[in-house]
Amino acid sequence: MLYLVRMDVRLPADMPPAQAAEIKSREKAYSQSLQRDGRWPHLWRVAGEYANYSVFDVEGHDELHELLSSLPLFPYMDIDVTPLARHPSAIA
Ligand SMILES: O=C(O)CC1=CCC(=O)O1
Repeated sequence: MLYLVRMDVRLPADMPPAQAAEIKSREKAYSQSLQRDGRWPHLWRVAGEYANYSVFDVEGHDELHELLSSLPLFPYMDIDVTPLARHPSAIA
């Protein structure tokens, strides 16, 4: 199943920069492993915001929840999930 996911990152203003950098580094490594194995085919920055739109290609709700809740930034993100179904007019 495909899911469109918006993630808004809200790190606490008082988080020490070294801690923020360490979490972001782990987030990058984890997201790139999922991109490489094909489960995170799109990752786009929302221009002008600390947010992204992503597309996940996973078995279903349970796998998506497992992946999202394992993100190092998960405790610091607002996440909005939209399940995608095929559009009848789509040619691809
Ligand atoms: O920077 C973000 O939008 C949060 C994030 C998701 C994957 C990643 O590497 O950073």
